[in-house]
Amino acid sequence: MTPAARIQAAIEILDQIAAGEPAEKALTSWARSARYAGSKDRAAIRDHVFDVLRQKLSCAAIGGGLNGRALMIGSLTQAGTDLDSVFTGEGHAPSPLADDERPDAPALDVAEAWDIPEWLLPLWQSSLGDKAAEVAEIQRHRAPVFLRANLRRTTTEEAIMALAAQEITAQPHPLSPSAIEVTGNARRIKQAPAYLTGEVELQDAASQALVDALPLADASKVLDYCAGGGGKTLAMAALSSATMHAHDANPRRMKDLPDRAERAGIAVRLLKTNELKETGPFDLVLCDAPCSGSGSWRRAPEGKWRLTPGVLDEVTGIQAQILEDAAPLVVSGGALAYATCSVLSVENQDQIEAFLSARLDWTLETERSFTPLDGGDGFFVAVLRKS
Ligand SMILES: C[S@@+](CC[C@H](N)C(=O)[O-])C[C@H]1O[C@@H](n2cnc3c(N)ncnc32)[C@H](O)[C@@H]1O
Repeated sequence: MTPAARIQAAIEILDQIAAGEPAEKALTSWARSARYAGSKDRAAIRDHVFDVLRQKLSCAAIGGGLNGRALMIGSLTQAGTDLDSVFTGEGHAPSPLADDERPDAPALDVAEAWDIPEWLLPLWQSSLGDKAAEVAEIQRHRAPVFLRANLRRTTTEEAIMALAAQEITAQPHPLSPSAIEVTGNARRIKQAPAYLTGEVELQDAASQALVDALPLADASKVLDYCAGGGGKTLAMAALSSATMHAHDANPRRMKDLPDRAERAGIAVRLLKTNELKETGPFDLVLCDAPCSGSGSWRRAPEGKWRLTPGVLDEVTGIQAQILEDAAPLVVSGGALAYATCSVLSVENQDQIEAFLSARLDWTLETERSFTPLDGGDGFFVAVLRKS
């Protein structure tokens, strides 16, 4: 496919998304209907679609609408692309621009310039203070690709050498001793022997730093209460000899965990909700709670536009309930760690404050916030100690 034909494909996919289709589904449906597209075409089209989704408000303001063509005009304009070289109408390229489609450099308001939903701006600003504009700006761009070296199996340096043999270039990242930033040929990772044999896992660098901040050294029995796919379960197990347990309110989300654990050479016991009490108490319970995802909008930009005040209220209610349900599973003297991939204080510091104000037998041991300005996703982690 020509570069312009890929842009036309992205326009059609963006139209599907505008009609309510989730981005992944729209991309898959398009790929099924376009067997002629190769893997490089699909990757480039995906990049166009996600570039637009990260910058939807500014693209719509500049391009003059929320349909695929207007959004793409806004996106290409922001990237400094000569629109007439793309909108030629030749072959499978988008049709030439009409006069009223030509962007006229509109003045953007703050929500548009930052690509943050208007209703969220006060909360964004109060949560991030003087970093609000910079964090919003970095969320408008692609995230780096990070790997975690499985320190049970390899070292960061050896893993980087093994990747280099596959022409994947990478370097250590200061956020965590296990973190590796991939700087070239990231699309080859899933075929690389180091990945296939469990020496490296795909995991954000701040996610790894969060696990480094947990009191794993004193724990012999650990529960990952919101384990999901088990990214943090595996990262904790790589740093600890504790017996590792994983639970999720939706056990299907843990379906790949046994295979991933085997690949990493790690033993994990999956627990159903009704097995938690009889298996506990635990020295450390990690609650990596469902959240707005506002720290990872570079990777999952649709979440930025799906978040509403109602959804945020609902999610903060679930977070408070998770803390309440998980706290009794911690042994006296043990730790409860609460984490989110959000940068919003209502999901982070406010939750910890509310938890502690209702419980005199708990104290805050450590608290850390990461923003994408640190290199990885935005994350929050607090470690609470039970007396
Ligand atoms: C942020 S994700 C976890 C990601 C995972 N820890 C990882 O590192 O890959 C949050 C998880 O919490 C689960 N969840 C939602 N409500 C829950 C509840 N009340 N109790 C336990 N898990 C819950 C969701 O199913 C989801 O898998």
